[in-house]
Amino acid sequence: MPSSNSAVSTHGLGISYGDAVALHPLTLDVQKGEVFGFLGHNGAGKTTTIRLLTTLLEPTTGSARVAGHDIISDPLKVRAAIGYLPENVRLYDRFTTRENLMFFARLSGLEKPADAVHETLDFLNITELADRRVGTFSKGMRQRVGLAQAILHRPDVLFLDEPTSGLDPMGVRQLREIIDRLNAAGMTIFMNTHLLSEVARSCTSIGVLAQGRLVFRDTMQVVAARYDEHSLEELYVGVAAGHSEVAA
Ligand SMILES: Nc1ncnc2c1ncn2[C@@H]1O[C@H](COP(=O)(O)OP(=O)(O)OP(=O)(O)O)[C@@H](O)[C@H]1O
Repeated sequence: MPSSNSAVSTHGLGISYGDAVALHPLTLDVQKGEVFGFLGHNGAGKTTTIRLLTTLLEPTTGSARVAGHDIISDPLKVRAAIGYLPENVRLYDRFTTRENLMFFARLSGLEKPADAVHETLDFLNITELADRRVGTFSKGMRQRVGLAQAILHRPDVLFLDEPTSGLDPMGVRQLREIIDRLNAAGMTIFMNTHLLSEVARSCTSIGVLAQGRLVFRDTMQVVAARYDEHSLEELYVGVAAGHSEVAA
């Protein structure tokens, strides 16, 4: 049920490309302060959902509110209140980390861009990357700079699309710690993933999308009480493949 405590609420939100339905009408509520894990196989519609919620795509049906603002009538307010880390971070390779971040800080109209950049680099523990060109960076380093860019303006809701894909185990662990700290600082996190291990460790609630439909939704508390790690995997594989009757 949408409420004033909702960080994300969608009502029949959907999109089609011609006859192909990428997202069937989705009704979903994510409360403020949650770390929500959106699970699904490749092509399930997770990125499409994030792109709708971040106003990068327009829905063909339904509506949604993000951080209290309507994605269709108030897209600029939505953008000001959210951060988005896409799966493949786009940065200016010939610029240093600091130059990239200063560019985005100015673009988003921050009052004290240099302070915001300094504090964010410090928060993410990447001050040593500040004056290096990002074109030489590994996937994990680029991910950190992308995350810095996404949180420069201290958004209320942070969208992460497959944030650990391509990271080594240390990178995965560091990212998980950062997610915990951001959440502890009050940020709601909406995270796409196909990794069960990721949701089990970080998330307070999960949803499973299969072929563009939400087929499961519950809190991690309920999930953990009802399913052990092994059966959770079975549940996920079952619902994601559309073989289970488990309903949202
Ligand atoms: N511009 C487009 N035109 C036509 N079909 C599209 C378009 N964008 C996405 N789709 C289709 O919508 C469906 C959902 O894609 P989406 O990228 O959201 O899935 P996903 O769950 O994020 O998968 P992945 O984990 O592989 O990124 C897919 O079948 C995809 O082919």
